[in-house]
Amino acid sequence: MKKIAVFTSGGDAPGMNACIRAVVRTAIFHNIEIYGISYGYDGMINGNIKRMHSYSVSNIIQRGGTILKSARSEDFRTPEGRKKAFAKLTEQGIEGIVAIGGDGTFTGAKTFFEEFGMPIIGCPGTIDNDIYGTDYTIGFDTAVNTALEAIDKIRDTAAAHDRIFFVEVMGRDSGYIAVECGIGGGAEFVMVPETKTDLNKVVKSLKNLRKSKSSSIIVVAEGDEEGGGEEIMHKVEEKLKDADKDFKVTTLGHIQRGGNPTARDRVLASRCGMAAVEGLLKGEQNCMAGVVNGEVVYTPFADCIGKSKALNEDHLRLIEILSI
Ligand SMILES: Nc1ncnc2c1ncn2[C@@H]1O[C@H](COP(=O)(O)OP(=O)(O)OP(=O)(O)O)[C@@H](O)[C@H]1O
Ligand SMILES: O=P(O)(O)OC[C@H]1O[C@](O)(CO)[C@@H](O)[C@@H]1O
Ligand SMILES: [Mg+2]
Repeated sequence: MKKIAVFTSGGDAPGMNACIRAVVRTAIFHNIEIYGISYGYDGMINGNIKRMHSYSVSNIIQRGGTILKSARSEDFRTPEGRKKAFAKLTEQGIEGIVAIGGDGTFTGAKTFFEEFGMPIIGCPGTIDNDIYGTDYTIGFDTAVNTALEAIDKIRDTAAAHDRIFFVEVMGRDSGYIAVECGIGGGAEFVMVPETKTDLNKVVKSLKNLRKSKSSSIIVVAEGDEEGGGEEIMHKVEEKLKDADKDFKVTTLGHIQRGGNPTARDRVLASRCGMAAVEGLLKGEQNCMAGVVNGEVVYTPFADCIGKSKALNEDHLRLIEILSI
């Protein structure tokens, strides 16, 4: 293998740049020509592919976002789009690919590998932490710390006004950010898509809690089946309308996707990036390089997207017990 390419895809995640840097520098270390594809799968289809050098990734380890840009590509979901992408890659003589992204990116990568046999390895780049085959995904730790900082600030004003605050965090299908912030932020409740939310139980507990606490923080993952923060707040408000309580909602939104990556994300990104390139050189393909129990492991894309990484039940119990 003499020429490989790297791209970022799906929602950007802090640490993607550190991962690009690791891929580029590891490839150069092994005398491999490295190319950057801009705008994810769209860039592949449009031939937006450029040679990278060691200096191309100078001074980016600390930066959020992705210097290669990211995109959600509708065209790549079609066989015609993927055919075009393969043609553009072969035109440039690309023999292997590192895909930095989430479950959707790996679903596309798996199909691409099956259709064209192009060796491809993934690095888990998503704030959602919803990928099997790695304990944490690149960007998750930073997103959680960003949300936590906001929750700490909300707590000050919630306490000052005796209010019940609903804080909506990201996670369309995943409650990892919500649970981690719930524990770290001392939330009274956490509502996540993975478990059924019983609003009557929440209302009952809120009534009891109010005897010992004057304010409450409730963390809601945006994809909870009862709705986002706003909708859930209105539902709870309706059920507690005689109780003379003051409700507020804060949606943290895309603030969680930006900012300088934490040390933990930079280290994870660097390890996965290096492992992806060295994996390709050793013949690994159609899989993701992740870190499980401190060790680099390669997990087939089929498992990364097919097996679910269940939330830790103990974490949910922890929130319930510590909120009394
Ligand atoms: N079934 C599929 N077939 C082909 N390509 C796909 C498929 N699913 C996803 N993709 C491609 O992967 C891209 C990224 O997927 P998606 O938007 O789900 O983000 P992701 O990689 O899961 O990251 P995140 O969840 O962090 O945003 C899609 O825009 C699409 O181009
Ligand atoms: O930025 P977009 O395309 O609106 O996507 C938002 C989604 O992306 C993520 O940030 C990452 O998958 C989700 O948590 C969120 O639901
Ligand atoms: Mg995803």
